[in-house]
Amino acid sequence: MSNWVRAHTNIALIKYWGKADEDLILPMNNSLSLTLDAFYTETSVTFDDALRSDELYLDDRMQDLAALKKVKTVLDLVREKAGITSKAKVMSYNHVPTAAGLASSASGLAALAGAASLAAGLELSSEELSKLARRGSGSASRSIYGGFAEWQKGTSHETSFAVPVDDADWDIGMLFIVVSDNKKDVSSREGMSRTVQTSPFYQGWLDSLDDDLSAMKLAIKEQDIHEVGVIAERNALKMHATTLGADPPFTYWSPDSMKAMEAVRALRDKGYSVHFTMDAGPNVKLICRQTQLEEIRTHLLNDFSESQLISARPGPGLHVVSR
Ligand SMILES: O=C(O)C[C@@](O)(CF)CCOP(=O)(O)OP(=O)(O)O
Repeated sequence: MSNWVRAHTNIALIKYWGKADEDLILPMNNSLSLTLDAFYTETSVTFDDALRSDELYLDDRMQDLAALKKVKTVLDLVREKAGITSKAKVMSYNHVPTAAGLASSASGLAALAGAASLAAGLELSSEELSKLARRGSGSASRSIYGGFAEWQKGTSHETSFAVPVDDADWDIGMLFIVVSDNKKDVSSREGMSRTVQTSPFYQGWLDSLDDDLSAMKLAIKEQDIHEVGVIAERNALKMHATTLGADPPFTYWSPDSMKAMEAVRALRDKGYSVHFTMDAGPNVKLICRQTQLEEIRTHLLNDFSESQLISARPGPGLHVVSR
């Protein structure tokens, strides 16, 4: 009977975009996210001396070495901590609506951190799990917690981890407009690296983050959905502006991304408190009142299909499940 660990994906409202240290995955700035219920990964790990190499099965399909890179980083750290050398078999299932194409590395690497440490007999604190997940993928550090979490950038492996900010047990929800599920050509890792190295707008982005973060934490404390949305939308637009100045320039926006942004503005003209954020892909994520999710969804059906619209509510932190 192996242990299965579930971790949910999170969407940043104040973005992580750029590393101070690429090997340790230390970010340039603090970021803040909301963990969601709709998308999660379940993972189980078995260390087995009979295995000649680590194996990763994602939705029952064996993955190649490239996909294994981030996984191996986490497994090696766990082996080092536990004083073991055996290889591991990793079974992972991504629970994302099929149309979504939103399989997020955040939930995957967070679930791996939990499952691998459990399988190795380690009893890690949430802080330790956050650091371990971070080494797999930066945003995974935040999925250890439910609700709102802040990844404190720190200055070393030991000081860079997420902390819980608020349980999000109030009237906030998200609605995903899935405009495309094909693989993006610039990964978040490549995108942020190129931007940090070459974009003249990058410093301006960094300079604005402390104010965004403190304003966001105040808006969350006051449960002010409008302010949360305004700050998040502006933060996302600033982040995406940096990519246009990179060399070579790039953008994650597609024509349908712009259509989705226009639809959000039209909803605001109708009086809804709704704003959007975007990450390293063309999909658009709306921030709105949970109690207005269905009304907003109905309006959006004029421009998008049922399967493109996915409602999400605040979700829980990392936890063991029985399968
Ligand atoms: O989530 C956010 O704060 C914003 C982003 O999603 C992009 F918009 C960045 C996610 O970066 P991630 O995939 O974690 O990169 P890694 O550390 O290179 O694996």
